[in-house]
Amino acid sequence: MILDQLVQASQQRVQAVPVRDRAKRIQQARKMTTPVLSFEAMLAQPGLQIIGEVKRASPSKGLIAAEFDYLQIAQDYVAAGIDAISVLTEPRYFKGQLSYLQTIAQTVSVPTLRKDFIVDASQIASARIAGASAVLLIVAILTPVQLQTFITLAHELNLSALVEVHTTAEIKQAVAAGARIIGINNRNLKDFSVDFATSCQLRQAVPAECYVVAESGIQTATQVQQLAAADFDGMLVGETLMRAPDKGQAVMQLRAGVRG
Ligand SMILES: O=P(O)(O)OC[C@@H](O)[C@@H](O)c1c[nH]c2ccccc12
Repeated sequence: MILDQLVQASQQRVQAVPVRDRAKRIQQARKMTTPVLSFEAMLAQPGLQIIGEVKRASPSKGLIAAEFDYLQIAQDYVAAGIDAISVLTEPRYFKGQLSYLQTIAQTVSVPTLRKDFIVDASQIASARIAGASAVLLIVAILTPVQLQTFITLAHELNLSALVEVHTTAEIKQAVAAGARIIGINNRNLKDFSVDFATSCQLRQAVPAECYVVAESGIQTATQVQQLAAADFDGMLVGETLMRAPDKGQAVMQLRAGVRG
């Protein structure tokens, strides 16, 4: 199963770094005083915020962008008025790099999200050191103790945690672990099938005190309208924007849905 492979690859990368060095990285991140652009404050703005994703490839689609000038893409997103940027940092299946996030975070003035398969606290520390505002934590790949520990660490480091769920049961687990931002993924990570209806179906199971983001498979202004009507705070859009030759126009088309 592919999700297991992704998790295993992530664990191997983590374990390649000696425990002592990982612990030092966490200490280094704890001492950081550089300000963080708040991902949560971005979601607190009125309306539906757009999080654009910088993604070169994916396990289900293979290479998405033949030409991949990640910084240019990020700058085009920002010029188009995007509210935040998600950067895939998983190297093997998504052809990402943490350095992409670092360069983007140093250059743009919107919050950035580290999109990876986080299985160790040191990856959260690395995100903070690279200048990210938030990390993705996937409920399906973590134990309850890990989830709670990672959410707490993210908050201690002044990072937001976007806690990804795919079922009502996972929403309950996320909230119990202290999640403040829930990401409902329309993509089933077990078989990679996408069903846009998932986000709207699960929306009502998210408690009112949490922010909520719809993820994956968002393509049309009509879908955006549905998300806005269902009172989502944000939406995460990857492929639709990555494949668009004109990012400005693509973002405008999505926003047309927000305005109705
Ligand atoms: O390209 P899409 O269908 O717009 O999806 C973006 C984002 O939701 C997707 O990349 C994603 C959601 N959860 C993830 C977890 C890991 C890697 C990637 C993802």
